[in-house]
Amino acid sequence: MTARIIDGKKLAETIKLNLADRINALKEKDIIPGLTVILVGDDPASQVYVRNKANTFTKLGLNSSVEQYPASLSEEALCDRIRELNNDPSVHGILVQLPLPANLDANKVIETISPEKDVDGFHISNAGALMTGRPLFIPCTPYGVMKMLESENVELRGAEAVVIGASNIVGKPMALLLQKAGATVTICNSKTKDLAAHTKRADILVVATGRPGMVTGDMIKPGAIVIDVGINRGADGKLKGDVEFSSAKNVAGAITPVPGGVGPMTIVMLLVNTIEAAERKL
Ligand SMILES: Nc1nc2c(c(=O)[nH]1)N[C@@H](CN(C=O)c1ccc(C(=O)N[C@@H](CCC(=O)O)C(=O)O)cc1)CN2
Repeated sequence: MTARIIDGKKLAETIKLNLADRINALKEKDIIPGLTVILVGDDPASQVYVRNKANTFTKLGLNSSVEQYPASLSEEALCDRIRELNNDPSVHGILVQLPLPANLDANKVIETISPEKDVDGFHISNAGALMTGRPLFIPCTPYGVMKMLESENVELRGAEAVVIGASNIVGKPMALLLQKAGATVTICNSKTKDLAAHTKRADILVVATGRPGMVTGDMIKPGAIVIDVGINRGADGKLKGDVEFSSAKNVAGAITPVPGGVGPMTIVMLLVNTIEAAERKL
């Protein structure tokens, strides 16, 4: 069996095209959705992601600005700046790129963002709203994965879904979304015993561990849908997922590539969330 490739780049382009009417409707009312991205420190990967986000917005005629600060920025100064942005009506979305330098408390910083502008969906009240089934903003990566599953017409009701990784930004919200859609969800973590026993049961397997190639073909149920959230840069400079693509593609029914899978979907769902934030101001 050779798996179908779930092309995130192509799907992201389709979603962007479909947003044109919503963007135009806002522009007719003199509203241009605006995002401010805050980047602290000089992590090279974060710089790429932030640039890609800003370019995506600019290409569609939306406003985006990137504020870059040195790693020495104090938490107080960062939170003060976020409070200013909370009060700026031209800014619909505020995003603090993660990871933050170790001297900054990411929870405290994120909780300074107004929940109505938290287009990442990471604020504790947005996380709580998602948990109770009434989300204001869905975190972009799991939201993008749900769109990929939808595009593949994957039946989630009654399906066995296994999520490896329990982070606040991917694993936990991913599990909640799958559960809401009717799947039976297992969340595995680095301490899970006999991981393969879980993964081999999965009709839908979402891997978000940050450990390159940790899921191999022999751990996958034949025909399963495999979603690889990992983006790891190898010593050779090439990007690798958390799934060993070469063996997994011979077993899975469908699989996301890295690059060109979940990554582009994360960025387009940020666009969706920011447009929604602007529409709520109508
Ligand atoms: N505030 C946030 N921080 C982080 C998030 C997030 O959603 N909000 N997610 C990740 C990083 N991330 C977005 O910020 C992200 C990572 C990767 C991609 C992407 O398109 N990757 C490309 C490859 C890009 C490359 O060449 O390096 C791909 O997979 O095809 C988009 C967004 C952590 N931080």
